[in-house]
Amino acid sequence: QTQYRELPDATRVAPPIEKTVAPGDKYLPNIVILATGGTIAGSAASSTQAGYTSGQVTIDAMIAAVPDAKKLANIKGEQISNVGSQDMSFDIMLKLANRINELTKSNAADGIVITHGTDTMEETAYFLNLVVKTDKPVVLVGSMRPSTALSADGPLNLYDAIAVAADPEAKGHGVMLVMNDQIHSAQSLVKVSTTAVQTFMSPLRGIIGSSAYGHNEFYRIPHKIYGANSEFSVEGVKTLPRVDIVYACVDMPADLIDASVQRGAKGIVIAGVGNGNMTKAALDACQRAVQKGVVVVRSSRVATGDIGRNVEVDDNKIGTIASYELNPQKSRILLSVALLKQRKPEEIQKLFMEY
Ligand SMILES: NC(=O)C[C@H](N)C(=O)O
Repeated sequence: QTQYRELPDATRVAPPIEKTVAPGDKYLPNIVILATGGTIAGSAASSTQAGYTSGQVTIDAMIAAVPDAKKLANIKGEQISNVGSQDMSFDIMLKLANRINELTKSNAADGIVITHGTDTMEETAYFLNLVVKTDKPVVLVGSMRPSTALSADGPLNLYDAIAVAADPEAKGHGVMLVMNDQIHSAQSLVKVSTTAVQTFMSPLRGIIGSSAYGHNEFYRIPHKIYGANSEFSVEGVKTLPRVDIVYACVDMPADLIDASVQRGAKGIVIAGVGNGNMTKAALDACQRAVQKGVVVVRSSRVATGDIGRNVEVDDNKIGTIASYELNPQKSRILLSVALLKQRKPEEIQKLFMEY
């Protein structure tokens, strides 16, 4: 069953944080920034060139670039990695999840900010939404322009992310992304532009709030299961099972699906055309994969819309699972985490409807 939770007061507007807590106030929240790299930590040789390298600047330098954030919280930085998020790995993601769980269990952190590249932010955000065991705010932030750029967007994004993580009203919203004045839920956000500052959208569900210069408003609680209510755990987990994504297209080579099975994938996500469709040959290959015990999820290469069960494909006959709201990259994350435990296909299908 999908769980719904009520906003304590849906009409409430959070007061600007800097007016409610003074610098040095003993109630100033403790915010830990876990830095992983990305363009927000990127640098270029000049302020106007398009080319740059992600993951160059340290967390201490990034914190120094937003001195006013000290009025919002006691801030500590930890460098988890310093990579462009194209190089994000399950290894770093597991390290991040375990560190968040450790920090939020105690008073060491009232909220967490994670600096991260935007390319794979969807995946890390959604992964953490499944496996982080806290109601405290966990906020991802990135930028589209490197730290050295003219009109760099990183410092204000970081300031707003700290303001959201420090806001008691942010509790219980699961993992969030704060960029360009908007607060997104990890479940609904997608990256939609390769270069524009306004790169994140939540096309199916809408944003969950806004944050501008530390003034936060929360519109709604995300509708799915996450955080302390999630049944998933990565405690003691060293790696995740292999799940491949196969991209569907006109006249697609169906043997890519067989190859994936031969290579030992435990799950396959099809980035289908339309409502998770694919050629007859590919459907036959999916059926062969299912018969060998591989879990096959039908998602879509289309940017928005549900992928429902038995719409054009007979999932009951082929044994496939419909991804509902999850795009291929998020479906892969949910399936990888789900496959940490023995689960029946119908149980996995239910997870795709609930998470
Ligand atoms: N805007 C960015 O952060 C892109 C960069 N390639 C990254 O994901 O690290």
